Amino acid sequence: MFLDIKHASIGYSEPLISDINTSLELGEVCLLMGNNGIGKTTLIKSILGQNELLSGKISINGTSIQKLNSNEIASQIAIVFSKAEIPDNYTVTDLISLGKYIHYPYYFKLNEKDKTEIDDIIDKLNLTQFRNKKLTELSDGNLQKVFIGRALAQNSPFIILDEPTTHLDEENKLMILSLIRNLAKNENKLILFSSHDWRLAKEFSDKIWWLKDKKLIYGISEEIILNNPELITPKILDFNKNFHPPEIDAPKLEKEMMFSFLQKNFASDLSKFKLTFKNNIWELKSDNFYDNCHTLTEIKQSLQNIINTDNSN
Ligand SMILES: Nc1ncnc2c1ncn2[C@@H]1O[C@H](COP(=O)(O)OP(=O)(O)OP(=O)(O)O)[C@@H](O)[C@H]1O
Repeated sequence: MFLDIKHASIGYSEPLISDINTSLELGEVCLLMGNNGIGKTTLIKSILGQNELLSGKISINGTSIQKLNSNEIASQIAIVFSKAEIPDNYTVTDLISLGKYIHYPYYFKLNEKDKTEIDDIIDKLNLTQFRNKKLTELSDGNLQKVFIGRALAQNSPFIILDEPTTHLDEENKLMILSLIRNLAKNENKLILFSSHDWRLAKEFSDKIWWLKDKKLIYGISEEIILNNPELITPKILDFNKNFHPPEIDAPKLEKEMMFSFLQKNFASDLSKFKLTFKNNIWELKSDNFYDNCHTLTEIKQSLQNIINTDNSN
């Protein structure tokens, strides 16, 4: 196993996540997910050897990270932080070239082989037309690609990306997620990336690491989803304290949408009503009332009428 974690506890004075036992292989994509503040960044820093483990062991390619110096770690792991600062006046080529300097002192001049490699990375990322552009002039999607390019120039087999799709629109999210997957599959990289867009990201990930209740739950993405139905069952959000829902008899999606619509439009007790969805028509019923409606506007009107009538009696 390329990355092997045994009985590791991570955190600061108190453990955030305890007894992590998992591993990942080259060529795999793993999505790291979990609520804000649960410990994703701390776990990433622990893998990078920047945070001391509270207990246990993390090994990269058979060697404990505690035994590797920072250069040795950098030759194994490249990191892409989404909140990275953009250096003033740097061009696309300048930033990607920085990836090479983990192997050299800062005053070193890149050789022809390095330069060709950087050109190849720029082409592979479809950044050729932007190669001499300043970073400040790039779109967020292309800027993210440049940071990935720097990680590629480092030539390490393992790439960690901290929230690479944050701030991107849907199209750019898909572009970055496809790129990540292609790097794993075509270049045999191990990719670990954190994301709050996990519904989309899971489509591109072989494995999931899910931080929850101080534990790391891990497995094949689809198995994690199947074994934890709460992940895909839409939550019925209950935020209107004066709203008491009617009984709603309908398929799941229609039921959820009806609950959502009524909650926004009625600060009242509808519990005596029953709404049934049949043949694309909503049947509205209570002890002294019956109506059929085709649209949400009709339903709102009909319920308002009967509530007003009841109140005036
Ligand atoms: N150097 C530190 N010393 C002590 N506690 C810290 C330190 N850095 C982070 N924490 C705390 O550890 C917890 C986990 O933080 P972490 O940044 O790992 O969470 P996260 O899952 O990455 O969150 P987010 O999704 O918001 O980025 C938080 O409560 C944070 O305040």
